[in-house]
Amino acid sequence: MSEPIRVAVVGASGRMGATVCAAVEHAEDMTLTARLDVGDDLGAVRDADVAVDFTVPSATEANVHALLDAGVHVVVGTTGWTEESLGRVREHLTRAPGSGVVIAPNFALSAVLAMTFARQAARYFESAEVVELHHPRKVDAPSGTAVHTAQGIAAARREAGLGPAPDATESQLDGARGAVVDGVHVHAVRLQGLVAHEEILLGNPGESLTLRTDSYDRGSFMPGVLLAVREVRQRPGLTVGLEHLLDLG
Ligand SMILES: NC(=O)c1ccc[n+]([C@@H]2O[C@H](COP(=O)([O-])OP(=O)(O)OC[C@H]3O[C@@H](n4cnc5c(N)ncnc54)[C@H](O)[C@@H]3O)[C@@H](O)[C@H]2O)c1
Ligand SMILES: O=C(O)C1=N[C@H](C(=O)O)CCC1
Repeated sequence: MSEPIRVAVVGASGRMGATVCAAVEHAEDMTLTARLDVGDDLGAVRDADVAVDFTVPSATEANVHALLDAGVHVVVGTTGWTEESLGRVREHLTRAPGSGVVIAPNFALSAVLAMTFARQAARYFESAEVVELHHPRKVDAPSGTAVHTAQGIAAARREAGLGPAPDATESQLDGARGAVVDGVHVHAVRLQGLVAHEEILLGNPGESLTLRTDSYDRGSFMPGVLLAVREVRQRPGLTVGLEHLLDLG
């Protein structure tokens, strides 16, 4: 058997970080070399092949730059990425040839498939809106998954030459129609008892299609995280979205 992949986890004390540490420890082809959290020196990842970041949107970009400087490949589940911050990582990677970074807003298979199906279906519907529903300890809204979903729908609508979805709203309470991501309305629910859920609503006169994904447990994200840890070393440059590792992109 080949040498185990050495993995460091950043954000290791958090809900996702702790779950990733346990998953890595149970994976026969991996060994956990470092559990790091806020205030720890990220230079400690130097013994690792791959670092996994599940931290907070305000810290993740700086972490990725520091991890690349430390010479490791990086898998990121933290949300909050923008075209600008992704661009800065791409630029950094030009100075770190051979290094790979995989950033995915959602590592659950059901969510990745729902986003893929939504992109495929979007061109056939006049209307599309996204509703994301999460646990109340989540710090960002809308979810990274909902932003990625809306961007995929918007790209498909543009390619199909569709204009704005019909909407006669003239007056509204602030926020009643949600946030608008690339022209797609996105609504965020925070509810005790939930983990991570999303509904994608597509409508035509007389019919609608609803796609729904539910993560009831953080274990649902682990096969995708471990897949990214295994693949990132063979994928130099920046990959955004797990769909590309599943041949769905
Ligand atoms: N991609 C996915 O599949 C997926 C799934 C679940 C959550 N998430 C995202 O992952 C992120 C973390 O979610 P969570 O529920 O685990 O949050 P959490 O609050 O439970 O954990 C975050 C951890 O990061 C630590 N941290 C903060 N700043 C840090 C820094 N500068 N360096 C190192 N550690 C730092 C915190 O101390 C905490 O332990 C969020 O952005 C969330 O949206 C993504
Ligand atoms: O629990 C969270 O926080 C989640 N964040 C990601 C998002 O914002 O899309 C993925 C789902 C869980």
